[in-house]
Amino acid sequence: MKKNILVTGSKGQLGSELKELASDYPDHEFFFTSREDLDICNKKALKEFVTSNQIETIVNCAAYTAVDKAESEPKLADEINHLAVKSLAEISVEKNLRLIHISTDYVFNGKGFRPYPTDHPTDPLNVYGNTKLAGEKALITVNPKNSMIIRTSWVYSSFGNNFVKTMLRLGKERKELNVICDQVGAPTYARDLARFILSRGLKVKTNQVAVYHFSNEGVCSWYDFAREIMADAGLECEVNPIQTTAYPTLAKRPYYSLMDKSRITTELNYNIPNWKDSLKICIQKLKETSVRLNS
Ligand SMILES: NC(=O)C1=CN([C@@H]2O[C@H](COP(=O)(O)OP(=O)(O)OC[C@H]3O[C@@H](n4cnc5c(N)ncnc54)[C@H](OP(=O)(O)O)[C@@H]3O)[C@@H](O)[C@H]2O)C=CC1
Ligand SMILES: Cc1cn([C@H]2C[C@H](O)[C@@H](COP(=O)(O)OP(=O)(O)O[C@H]3O[C@@H](C)C(=O)[C@@H](O)[C@H]3O)O2)c(=O)[nH]c1=O
Repeated sequence: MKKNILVTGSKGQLGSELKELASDYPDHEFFFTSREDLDICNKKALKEFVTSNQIETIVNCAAYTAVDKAESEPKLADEINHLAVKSLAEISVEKNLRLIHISTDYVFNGKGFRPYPTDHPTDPLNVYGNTKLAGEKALITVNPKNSMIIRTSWVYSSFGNNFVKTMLRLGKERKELNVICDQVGAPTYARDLARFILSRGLKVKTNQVAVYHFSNEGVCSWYDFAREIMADAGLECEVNPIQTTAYPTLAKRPYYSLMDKSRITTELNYNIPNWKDSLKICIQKLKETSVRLNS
């Protein structure tokens, strides 16, 4: 019998990638929902949905991800990133479901200097990070069996809005661009994360909520990332390295964001592609999509 999987927030980057790859996993019946048809802040609607569709696993891709805007909308960010996750966890315990929840590198304060293990102390610098951490803590307290939190970082995709698309747009409009070089981390192609969730995440068995870190392999600064994007796209825009202090933003961001992925690479023996290889694949896909749209 097929296993029924609910994917929330499926019009976002990760949700869209899961949707594109889902047909490769015919053992599962997927229910892709968006904010319009299933608001994760509506506990009653969530409960009715999982009951009537006999859901076995929830993959929560819904989130409030506007990092700067969250500074002025802390209540809304908390409702989506924390309180709704608590409800999802409570429903998961009550209905004996598995919950796969996605979190972020922004739960760390960026003062580290070697990749953060999954149990490294958290200390978010901004509202978004605080609300995501509150969501993690609620999930761990309620503790649905067999569940997981996957922290990821610097996510991009051919779907939705992200740094890669911003750089491609600005790279076409401008001759030069200033990009921060003293914040380092690792980009994540949402398609690679989606593939991990479908091929492994859905199968992992634990008695509690297990925390994993997933990003592409390698390390770079936003500046390195921007340069690689311009090079792969064949754009001649000059990228200048600048310090964080020269680029004021509403939300503080961590200087050091690299996470230790060994629970995935070693414990689960899973191979993660290097960020440069995945970036090339995504940019190629974006090129093909724009050729199709313009022809
Ligand atoms: N983007 C990134 O760089 C990173 C993301 N993450 C985490 O990864 C996960 C996936 O992120 P990503 O795909 O990039 O996020 P996106 O912002 O691309 O997608 C999130 C989706 O959630 C939807 N959503 C928001 N509120 C609700 C709600 N109340 N009910 C149902 N759906 C809702 C949004 O809809 P709408 O557009 O209508 O608001 C959007 O479609 C999130 O948990 C995020 O915190 C972690 C690290 C980095
Ligand atoms: C557009 C732009 C950004 N930057 C800097 C600002 C910032 O430090 C960095 C990235 O900017 P963004 O606003 O695109 O990224 P940001 O919203 O901070 O991305 C984060 O999103 C959330 C959801 C996460 O969970 C994180 O892992 C991370 O991906 O690049 C420049 O230096 N120059 C520029 O022209």
